[in-house]
Amino acid sequence: MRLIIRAKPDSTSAYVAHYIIDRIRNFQPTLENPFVLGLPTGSSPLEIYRILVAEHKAGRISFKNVITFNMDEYVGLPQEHPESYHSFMFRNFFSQVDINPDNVNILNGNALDLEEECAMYEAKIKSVGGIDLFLGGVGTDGHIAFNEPGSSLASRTRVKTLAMDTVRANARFFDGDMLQVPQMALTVGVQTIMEAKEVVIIVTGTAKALALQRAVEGGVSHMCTLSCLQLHSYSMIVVDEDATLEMQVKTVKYFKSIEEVAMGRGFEQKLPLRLRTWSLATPPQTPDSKAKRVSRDEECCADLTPDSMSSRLALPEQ
Ligand SMILES: N[C@@H]1[C@@H](O)[C@H](O)[C@@H](COP(=O)(O)O)O[C@@H]1O
Repeated sequence: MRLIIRAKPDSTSAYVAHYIIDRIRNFQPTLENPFVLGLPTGSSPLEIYRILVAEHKAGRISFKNVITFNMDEYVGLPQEHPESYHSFMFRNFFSQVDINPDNVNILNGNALDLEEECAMYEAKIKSVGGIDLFLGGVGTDGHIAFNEPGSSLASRTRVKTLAMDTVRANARFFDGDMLQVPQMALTVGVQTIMEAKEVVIIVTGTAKALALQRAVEGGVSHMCTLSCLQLHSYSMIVVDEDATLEMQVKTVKYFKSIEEVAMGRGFEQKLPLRLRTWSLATPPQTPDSKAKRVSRDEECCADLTPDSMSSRLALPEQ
C-alpha cells in the first residue's frame, strides 16, 4: 500500500485527478479495449470530478472509451431525487464529459429484486474484464463504499443496512434530518473492490484521521474495511496533512521518505539504479509494464522497511 501525503485538500484532489488522467491516457482505451473505472460519491471526490471535467473541457482527456461502475446507491430513493447517487454523478461528472451514457453503470436501488440487481452488477463487472482502477473515499468509521464495520472482507455487491454513524453523517445532504436518509443501500463488496486491478482512495480532513490511522497502522479488520487495502497488491491512499493527525509522526515521515526516494530527490548518488529510476509519477503504460511495475514496487518495499528507511535516511526517532 502506498500513502501519498499532500498539504491541503486541493492538492490532494489534484494529485488524484491527474493520476487518473495519466492512467487513462497511458492505457489508450479504444471501443474494443475500454478503460474500466470504479467511482464513488460523497464530498471527498467532488474536487477530483471538477478537475476531470475541466481537463476534459480543455481537451486533455476523453472519457469516450471509459466504462464506469459506481460503488453504491441508496435503496428506495427515486433516481431523480437530487441526493440519489445517480443525480450526484450526472450533475457533477457524467453530464459534463463525453462519456457514453450506455457505459455508465450505477446500481438501481429501486429494482424489484435487489439481490438479482446486485448479482447482475457483479456479472457485468466481470463481463467487461474487471475494474482497472477503483477510486474511493472513506467514512469516518473506516467504511469503504457502504461496507460498514463488521462487513465481511469477502463480501460482494449486496444490500446493506447503514450504520447509525453513516446515517448521521449523510443527514447533511437531507436538510440535516436523519429521518430522510435512506437506511439501506446497495453497495459493491469489499471483495469486489479488492478484485480491481488498482485501488485509489482519497482521505482528507481531521474527521477521517482515526479511520486512516486504523487502516494504515492497525491490522486488517472487518471493523475498518478500508484496512483491506493492506492485502491489495496495487493500492494507494492519497491524503492531506489533516488526515494524518492520528498517525505516528514516524509513520508519516516514513511514507513521505518513500515518495522522496521514488522521486529520486537527494539520493541520486547513494541509491541503486533501480530505485533512482523508479518513479511514482510514471504510471505503467501497458498491462505488461504494469506487471513489471508491480514487481518493482514489491522489490522496493521488500528492502525499504520502516527500520531500514529510518537508518538509511537518518530519520529522527519519535
Ligand atoms: N458510500 C459513501 C462512501 O463511498 C463515501 O466514501 C463516504 C464518505 O463521504 P464523504 O466523502 O462525503 O465524507 O460516504 C458514503 O458513505
